[in-house]
Amino acid sequence: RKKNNELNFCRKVLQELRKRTHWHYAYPFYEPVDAEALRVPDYYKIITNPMDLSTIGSKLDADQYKNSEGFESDVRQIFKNCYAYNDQKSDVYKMGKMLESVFEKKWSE
Ligand SMILES: Cc1ccc(Nc2c(-c3ccc(O)cc3)nc3c(C)cccn23)cc1
Repeated sequence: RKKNNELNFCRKVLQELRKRTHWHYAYPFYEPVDAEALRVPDYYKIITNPMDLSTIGSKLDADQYKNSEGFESDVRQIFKNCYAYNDQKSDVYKMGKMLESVFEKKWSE
C-alpha cells in the first residue's frame, strides 16, 4: 500500500482500539503508566520501552511512522509490556489479551 493509505489504515485501527465499546479492558493502555499514581514504583525499571495508545496517536499525528510496520511494532509493544509486567493471572494481563484480540482482528481486515 502507498504510505498514506497505510497510515490511514493505522489511524482506523487506532480509532477502533479507543472505541467506547472496548473501554473497560482498554483503559489501562490509553495513557503512559503513571507509576506514582498506580503505586508501581518499579514499573519503569522493568519496562524499558513503554508505549501506550495516546503516544501512538501523537506519533501518527506528527508523521513519525515511516510505514505501518512502525505503528504495528508500537501497538505490539503495549501488549509485550503488559505481559512482562503483570502476572498471567492478573486482570490487567487478561485485559491486555482482550485488547490484543481486538487489534489482531482489525489488523488482519
Ligand atoms: C484490574 C486493574 C488493576 C490495576 C490496574 N492498574 C492500572 C493501569 C495499568 C496499566 C498498565 C499496566 O501494565 C498495569 C496497570 N492503568 C490504570 C489506569 C489508567 C487507571 C486505573 C488503574 N490502572 C488496572 C486494572
